[in-house]
Amino acid sequence: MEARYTLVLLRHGESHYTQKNLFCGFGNDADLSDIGVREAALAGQRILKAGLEFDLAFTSVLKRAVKTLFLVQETLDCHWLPVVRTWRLNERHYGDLQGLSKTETAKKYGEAQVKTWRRSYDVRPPVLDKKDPRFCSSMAPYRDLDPSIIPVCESLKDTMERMLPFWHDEIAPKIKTGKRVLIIAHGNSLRGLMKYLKRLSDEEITKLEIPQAIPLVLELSENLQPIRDYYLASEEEVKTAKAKVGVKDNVK
Ligand SMILES: O=C(O)[C@@H](CO)OP(=O)(O)O
Repeated sequence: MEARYTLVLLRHGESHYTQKNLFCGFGNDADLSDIGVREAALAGQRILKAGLEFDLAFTSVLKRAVKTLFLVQETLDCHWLPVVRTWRLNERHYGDLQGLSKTETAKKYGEAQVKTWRRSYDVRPPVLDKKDPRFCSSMAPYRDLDPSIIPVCESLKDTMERMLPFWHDEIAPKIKTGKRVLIIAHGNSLRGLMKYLKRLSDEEITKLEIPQAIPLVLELSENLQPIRDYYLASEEEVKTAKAKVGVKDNVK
């Protein structure tokens, strides 16, 4: 099958939360760490070296993704690039786990339970109480939304259900008109998109890790089916980057 379109996906660079191995998720507007800033600029260099150009970018409303995009634009010298930010591309909502240490949570509940929360398709983490100060309905990006649609915890399946309408209504039509699209988002919102595009099974998706700040190129058919996908980095670099943030068993 012949590739018709090219789509580039990028997970943001390291944030202060990932640096400390804390559950971050939808409701934490963590900033990039100094390493994350450098990773984002390097992601831009990788795109530049590959000779890829864009007409349109999509990102979440979270600082770590927005800043990663800005740093990529800086490297590509394309500050003019139209950008659409949407909460629908935010990280999945980690419920009551948000802000907790992944290591301490594994000690308390066991590695297997934490792996299920982190990588299963349809198991939800514990719910966040709407009275909890971490519930984000009053935070600026969500103030105008109906509070009933703001998540209090999400499985990957839930994340896909709020993200895919945006893909179908806004992103896919733009790709089909020939716009070269860059999407900068999060580990799990991108895992959800990959599950949908590559038709991965509920079991296969538990093993998919997306490394931070390494551009993932998808060559798509006329119907937006991936024909080839590859990272703009060596196998070794991808493995090291996955090991840094992935679930241990997945990156052996
Ligand atoms: O904490 C989170 O929000 C995500 C990474 O952004 O972590 P995990 O790898 O556990 O899904």
